Amino acid sequence: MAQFWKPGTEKPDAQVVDDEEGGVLFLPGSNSLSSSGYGYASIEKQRQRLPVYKYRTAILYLVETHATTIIVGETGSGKTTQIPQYLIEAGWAAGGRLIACTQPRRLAVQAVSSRVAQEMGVKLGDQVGYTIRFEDVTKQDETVLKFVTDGVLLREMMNDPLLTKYSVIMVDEAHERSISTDILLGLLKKIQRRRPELRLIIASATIEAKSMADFFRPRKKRREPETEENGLKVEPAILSVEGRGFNVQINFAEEPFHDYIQAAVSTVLSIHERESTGDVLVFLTGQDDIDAAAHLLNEDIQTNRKHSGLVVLPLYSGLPRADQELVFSPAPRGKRKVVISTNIAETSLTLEGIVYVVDSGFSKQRFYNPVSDIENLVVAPISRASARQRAGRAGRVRPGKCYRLYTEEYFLSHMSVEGIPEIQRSNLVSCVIQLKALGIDNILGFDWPASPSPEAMIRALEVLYSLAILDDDAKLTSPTGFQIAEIPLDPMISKMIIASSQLGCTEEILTIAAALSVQSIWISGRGIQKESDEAKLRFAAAEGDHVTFLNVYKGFHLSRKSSQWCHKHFVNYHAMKKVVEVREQLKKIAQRIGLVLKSCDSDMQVVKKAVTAGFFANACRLEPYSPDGMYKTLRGSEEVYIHPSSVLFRVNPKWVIFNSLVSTDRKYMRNVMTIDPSWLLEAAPHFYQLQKPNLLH
Ligand SMILES: Nc1ncnc2c1ncn2[C@@H]1O[C@H](COP(=O)(O)OP(=O)(O)OP(=O)(O)O)[C@@H](O)[C@H]1O
Repeated sequence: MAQFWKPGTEKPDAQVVDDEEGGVLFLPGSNSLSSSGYGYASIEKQRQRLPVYKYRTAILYLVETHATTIIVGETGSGKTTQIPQYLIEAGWAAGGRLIACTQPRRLAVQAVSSRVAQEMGVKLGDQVGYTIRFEDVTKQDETVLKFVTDGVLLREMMNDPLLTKYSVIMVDEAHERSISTDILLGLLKKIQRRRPELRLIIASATIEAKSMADFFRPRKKRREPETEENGLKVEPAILSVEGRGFNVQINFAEEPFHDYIQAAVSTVLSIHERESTGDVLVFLTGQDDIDAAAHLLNEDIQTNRKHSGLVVLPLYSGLPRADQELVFSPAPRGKRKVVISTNIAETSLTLEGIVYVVDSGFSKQRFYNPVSDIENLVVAPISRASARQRAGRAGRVRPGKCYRLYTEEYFLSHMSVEGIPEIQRSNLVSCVIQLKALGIDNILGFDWPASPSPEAMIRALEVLYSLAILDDDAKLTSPTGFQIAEIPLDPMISKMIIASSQLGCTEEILTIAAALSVQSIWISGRGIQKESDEAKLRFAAAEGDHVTFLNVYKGFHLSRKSSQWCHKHFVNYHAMKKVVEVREQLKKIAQRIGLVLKSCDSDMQVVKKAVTAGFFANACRLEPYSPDGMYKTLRGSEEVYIHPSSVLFRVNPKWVIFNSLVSTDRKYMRNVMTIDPSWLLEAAPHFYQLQKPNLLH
């Protein structure tokens, strides 16, 4: 491996510590973990060895005296698992109050809450619990510490706008700057003005602490006191936790790799041949990459005896829960586990056996163009902050190594320090509906940590009017707007579900909505394209991918959810199990908000009308005489093509709608369905007839 890799020269990034106005604390660095080796210390001893332990008193002092405390500390220093416990020990959960700790991702919420419950010696769901979308593992009068996704806390605000139950809210991994984190930060700042007793902790390993402090600093007039009457400082405090867990040796590629999937596979095999024991965590971009890499590795394992000790496990959000949880179990005796993951494993997670991290340097990111109103999921370089987080998944319980599949020069000169906040590169439809549901009417005047573009806001409002979610006064409509705000999905999917209740095809549309929640129900990959295309033809419906999903779902049920059936038909078994899981959850929500659950049997026209009711804005027309099947979107006249994975690829019907776009050499529509253009006028007369009267001719 030596000829391909060279150790990084980068010094560990300096911690942000200086702030002229805030309460800044420097304490001596702690490297106790590195020196102490790793054995079977009791949990209490392990807790005391973490770098954050030396700061326990300082943290509690700052939280006591400051409305907002910003804590920056290396990955693995103990922020997530320890600080909430210190707060409980100091009495912040006494008298029926609650402490919340938010995470951007569901998997992290489950993993850290179960670790903290274990450390506290309590049953998960009793004193320590978690709530994620579709799942609440807490007890009303018993839980004092709740791990939640940012989105769940926003939903709680619909019933309790001031979050009165909580004494302290810790927003963890704040550097990720998901849309939900940004909305949450803006709302928490608002809540602080009404509830000065609420304490906020903003934590991350890679956050720009100064700009976060600027955001939370109240705008004050000259000479106004910094301390309120009750002695609480409104000026945010910044604390830098010095010290790291175990050392992680960073290695960069000597030369750039052209195929990062192949490079990742070769690196894993070299690690297996040359390095001592320890599991490997590989970061790729999405399900297709992961499946391709897993396929290549498994092929090699079957043919090469030297590699038979490898066990490959994929990890992405579209996997069913039980399969995701496999990554937390130890590798079978004498085997080396290789987890191949999206950035779902990038923050907060501790996978105990991981010693080696392989970082492709890429992730799938949303990019939204408000002019064409098109959102693309694009494979793009990650930021340096992300690269540090990825490396930080090693070195948590013993020293580790990170192999970056890019050069150091590229890292230093081409990768941005931090990513662009999601709010500045996304379609804002879901975000606006959430704010409206929380009673925030002046969305353009909202205090954002990073402002979204006014064009994107206006576009979102336009779509929400056309979906009949907002009325002429820009308020949520009743009942549609309020029902949609209750469904924790993209409003276009929610609208499709609500329309299906009126059209009598809820059973079918719930299946389609669930299938749209996974990246792909098909197995694809290098070398099996022909067979998988042929298998797809057995289910292909002339109406397009949505009706094809229904055919596959029916077949899966008739086979009694058999993995052999999936294997035979090139259907992704994991994805189908996930579809069944999500469908169950959606059914419960549909019942809760009073939708009529009905099947339309074989009347596919109503199914297509329901899909159109949600996705009319993504309508396209085939360009006349286009030899390569070019379509133009009705809204932005954007050039798009049917994705090769669609059953309508090369069929090229005149009118179609799609669910999403992916950009590679061209913009491709994924999940495509034929439509009758007159349905567009039925579904959204304002949108198509009044604004653009000649559009449909
Ligand atoms: N499930 C677990 N099993 C074993 N050790 C764990 C587990 N979870 C956490 N730890 C130990 O606790 C340490 C601190 O973890 P914690 O998640 O609190 O750190 P953090 O500072 O929040 O890191 P990050 O910024 O990466 O989220 C880990 O480095 C590891 O040593």
